[in-house]
Amino acid sequence: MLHDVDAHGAVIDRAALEGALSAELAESTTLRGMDKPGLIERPVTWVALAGFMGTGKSRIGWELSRALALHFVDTDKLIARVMGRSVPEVFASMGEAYFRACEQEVVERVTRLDYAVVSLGGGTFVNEVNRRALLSRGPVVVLWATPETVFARTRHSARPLLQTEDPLSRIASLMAEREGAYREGTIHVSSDGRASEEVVEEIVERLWAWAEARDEGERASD
Ligand SMILES: Nc1ncnc2c1ncn2[C@@H]1O[C@H](COP(=O)(O)OP(=O)(O)O)[C@@H](O)[C@H]1O
Ligand SMILES: O=C(O)C1=C[C@@H](OP(=O)(O)O)[C@@H](O)[C@H](O)C1
Ligand SMILES: [Mg+2]
Repeated sequence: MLHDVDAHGAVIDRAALEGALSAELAESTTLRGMDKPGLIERPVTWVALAGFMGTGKSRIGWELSRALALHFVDTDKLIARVMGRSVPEVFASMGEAYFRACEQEVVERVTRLDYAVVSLGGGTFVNEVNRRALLSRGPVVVLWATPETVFARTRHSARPLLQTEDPLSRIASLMAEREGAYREGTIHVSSDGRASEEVVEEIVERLWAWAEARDEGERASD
């Protein structure tokens, strides 16, 4: 069931999305007052973080954006800001299909950003349209953790898909279902049993290696 589809077939009001995005970017202040953000040496100027719930996309994405001096956008937070309600409230009032439609529109928009780290929701990269759009924009780092770690990190949260009697089994089965999609990411990093700083450090190193390999490939094909 989809609500309020506009003349362009979009579920999110375009002006509201632009407003919310500007507000999110203004709050991620690393680049404030910097007129030449391109002069900083970094491996990439755009990167997305994908992976299952509780693997650390939101937290590590934020820390990674500090490490790379890039803006930070969390697609869940952006959707919540546009809708004026939390992600669990969007699921409860509008349904999952509506949330997925919002998510796809937000992905289309954030792939047109520059100087940004984008943290996705756990289901975002499972959608093939999103996956293709994200992979053609830049590297997608997939974070991994065991079902037990995910359970420990999410047990006191309100994630709508885990509101069941046996969340650990639900995590294990949903993770198995989604694994093939996550495997299509560009770089894979485990966040299991590691401090977030260490995970960020590995991501930065792997992004440099990825960028060097890409540049070498480009030189070879010249
Ligand atoms: N490497 C880590 N070690 C310990 N706790 C972590 C780590 N990464 C994230 N967390 C914690 O786990 C919870 C879920 O992380 P979050 O970033 O929201 O994951 P996601 O966005 O992938 O669902 C948060 O409380 C977060 O602080
Ligand atoms: O895995 C999923 O389908 C979801 C993950 C959540 O994000 P996090 O992975 O950041 O928890 C959020 O987008 C929504 O609850 C659905
Ligand atoms: Mg998150």
